[in-house]
Amino acid sequence: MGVRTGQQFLDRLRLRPPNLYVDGARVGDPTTHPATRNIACSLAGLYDLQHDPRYRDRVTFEEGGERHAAAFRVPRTKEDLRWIGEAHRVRADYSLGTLGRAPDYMNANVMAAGMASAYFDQGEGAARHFGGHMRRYFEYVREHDLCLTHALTNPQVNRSKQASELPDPYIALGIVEETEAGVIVRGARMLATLPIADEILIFPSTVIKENGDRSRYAVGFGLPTDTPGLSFQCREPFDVGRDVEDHPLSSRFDEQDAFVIFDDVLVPWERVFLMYDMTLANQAYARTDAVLHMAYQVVNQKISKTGAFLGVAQAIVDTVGSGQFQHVQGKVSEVIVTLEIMKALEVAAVEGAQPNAYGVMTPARGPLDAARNYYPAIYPRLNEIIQLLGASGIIMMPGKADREGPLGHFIEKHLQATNATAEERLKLFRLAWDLTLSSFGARQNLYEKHFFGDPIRMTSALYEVYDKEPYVRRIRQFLEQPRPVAAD
Ligand SMILES: Cc1cc2nc3c(=O)[nH]c(=O)nc-3n(C[C@H](O)[C@H](O)[C@H](O)COP(=O)(O)OP(=O)(O)OC[C@H]3O[C@@H](n4cnc5c(N)ncnc54)[C@H](O)[C@@H]3O)c2cc1C
Repeated sequence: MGVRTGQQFLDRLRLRPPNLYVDGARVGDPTTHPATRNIACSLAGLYDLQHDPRYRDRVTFEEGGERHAAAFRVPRTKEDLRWIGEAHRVRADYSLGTLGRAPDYMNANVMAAGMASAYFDQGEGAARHFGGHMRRYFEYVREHDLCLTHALTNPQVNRSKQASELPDPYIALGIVEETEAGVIVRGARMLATLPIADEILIFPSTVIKENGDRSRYAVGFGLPTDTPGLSFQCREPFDVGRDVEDHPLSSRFDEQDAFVIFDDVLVPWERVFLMYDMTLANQAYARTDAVLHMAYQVVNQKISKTGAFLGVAQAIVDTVGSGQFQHVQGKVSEVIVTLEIMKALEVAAVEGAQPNAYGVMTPARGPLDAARNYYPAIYPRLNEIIQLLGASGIIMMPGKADREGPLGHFIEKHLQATNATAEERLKLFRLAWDLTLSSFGARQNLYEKHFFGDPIRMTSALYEVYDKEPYVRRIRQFLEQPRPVAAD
């Protein structure tokens, strides 16, 4: 198939709907259900971008006579990486960077893992050919241009206990038994953003600590989201059926989040990538470099998103006529600094790239670790800046129906702006609200803090891996240096 169209994505979703539950009821057809139809259409639009002559060569590539989506490209050179980064940004621009689970993110994961298939052939994976499974999975996902969700963490029942110590050993997802057809798994995982995806990847979680070397919780596999026994319990929708003009982001890009229930699900052998081996499971993201290719997609997406913040911030300033105040300039400059830092980290990640053990040109870890620790910390400030610049304008926003109602002429008169009609002004402020303050905006804030893992443990991980020794040595040498003696 190569590169899918939006219609092909929607057709598959209609024919093979995941077992989704919203507000206590099953979603029969996600392409028409109010909670999911708009995000389904938006994703379809992203697939259609791949066929649009204006974007085709920027977001797809040809290899062996077949066209594929950019994220499936195996980078061999720094130039390849730059091209992939640009494609990530173009695709992120489509949603102002608010789609966290645009297909690119997980497709980068599958590309890196597929190329590192030898990693999965270690231990008992060798006899079971897990490496071949991983490699073929990558080829399958690329061939069909699929989008994936994933779920990494165990339910939040008691973080002071290991999964095996909880009241039921299958609160967390674990292996129940092996059969001729495959492996039976039971339990739940948190938190799958975009549950309308075609497939779910259960890549080994990085937090397994049990006694001994083997754990039923060390497991990696990929499954279609419509697999029997697999269910997705969604959160309350933020797309509440309002007009695009009133809810410019939540009416299009509410990708949903769900916790995933595995009720004795059969994973066919050809979809199993890892079993029982805790060490392999805990190191899978790092050793396959999947985490770096995903982080590279993320840094590019955040560049797109920060650019959107800058655009909204400056448009508000122009609209309100506040650009001459120094503190206003300072706040917009803070957004500029964030944008430039993220751009610089992207460039540094490519400049420092090296081919990994599997021949894949892999962006440098240092700048990407910096980006993924920096952005969650700065993001609340970006939100705050929009709110400080917009002030009451971000809440006093009569909607489309109000503008067309009996007080419409007052709205037109009193809510106009220096450079805009009331309609233009309200559209902008509604975007600012949906980006930072609505349920959708608040969820974006939480998402930025957590989607790549607990920010606290991410900083600890950076502390652990970063080579600080040369810097300490330099300080010791400096302290031991004698005072220079002036020449006679
Ligand atoms: C909007 C949103 C979307 C998400 N989408 C996805 C997704 O698509 N796929 C996916 O896999 N995950 C997703 N996540 C989940 C994300 O991976 C987790 O939120 C993150 O890893 C933190 O885990 P947790 O939420 O279980 O928090 P917990 O681990 O329960 O942490 C709760 C609190 O306890 C502290 N804590 C817990 N354990 C420790 C410890 N060992 N050491 C120090 N402090 C500790 C934490 O610092 C935190 O303050 C999403 C999260 C959000 C909010």
